Amino acid sequence: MEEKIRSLQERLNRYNYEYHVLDAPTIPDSEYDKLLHELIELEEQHPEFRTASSPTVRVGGEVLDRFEKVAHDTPMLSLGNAFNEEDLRAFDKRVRDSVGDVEYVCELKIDGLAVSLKYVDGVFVQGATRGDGTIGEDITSNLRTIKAVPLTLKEPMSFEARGEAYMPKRSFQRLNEAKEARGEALFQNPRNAAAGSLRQLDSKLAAERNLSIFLYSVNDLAQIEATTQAEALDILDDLGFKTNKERRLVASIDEVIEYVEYWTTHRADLDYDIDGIVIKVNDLETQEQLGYTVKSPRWAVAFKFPAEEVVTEVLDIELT
Ligand SMILES: NC(=O)c1c(N)nc(OC2CCCC2)nc1O[C@@H]1CCC[C@@H]1O
Repeated sequence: MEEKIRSLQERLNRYNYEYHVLDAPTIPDSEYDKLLHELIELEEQHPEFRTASSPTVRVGGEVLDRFEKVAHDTPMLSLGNAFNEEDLRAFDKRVRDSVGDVEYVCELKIDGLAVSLKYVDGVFVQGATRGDGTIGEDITSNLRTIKAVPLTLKEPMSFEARGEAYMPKRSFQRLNEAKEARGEALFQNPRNAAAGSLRQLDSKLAAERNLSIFLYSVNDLAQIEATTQAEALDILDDLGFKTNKERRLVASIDEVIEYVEYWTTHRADLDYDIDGIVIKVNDLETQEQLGYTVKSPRWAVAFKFPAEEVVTEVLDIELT
């Protein structure tokens, strides 16, 4: 019986990976749900085989009375901001004056909730919010319900991965429609909805919110022999994490500006909110040479999009 339960656990975890990380499901949802309920039944009968890495944790069930505080091994930093081309060129000049020629990685700045995922010997053991950057809140049981979060890795490695948990726009619309139908207050935007979902003490509620996550860094890069940010992101892919595929490695600030201009006009095509672009010096040793200010790296900057003005209803009246 143990063998049957173990193989079902591995099979369903793989299906989750194919569907929620690769976006390439190999079985229909109905087949997945049937297998999951078969496993839930079997684990009910044999609780000794239920583990924290079993896909049945995705449906939630643990109810906490409060969140414990967690001290991050290394601080979760914030980013300095750039608001226009001039700011970007000033950032580039500071970098080049300090370390000479560099490449940059441009990443979409996901508008969600920054979280850290700790793995020990390839098993997801703890997840926390960024908090004030040094101390966060333990939201492990809620993060386990995010199907894109790998419960186990392909290698028995120990490190902390950082990323942004978010609610896809479609899920946000469906959630607010359901709330409106129940006469409840609506969430203002997907970021608040994601934060609100991850702060639920009952992980069953978090499980219903269809959250996802993009990982963007590992806090112990020596562990994974990456020498650049671009390599670190590819290694996160290889380990089974979901990373954002719109990233681009460029060799000049002109190409950074091109990338920023493209996404300023195409952000509406994405199924998730972004509030800007994160530009990082690619080489990791060069990042260390540039170092940090009190709260953010000197080797990265966040280009912030101008706040979107709300289109008023008057347009519809004129057109009708
Ligand atoms: N929101 C993001 O998509 C994002 C990103 N793609 N990359 C980073 O890199 C970190 C690494 C060192 C400093 C910032 N941070 C991001 O978000 C952070 C979380 C907290 C402040 C920023 O929003």
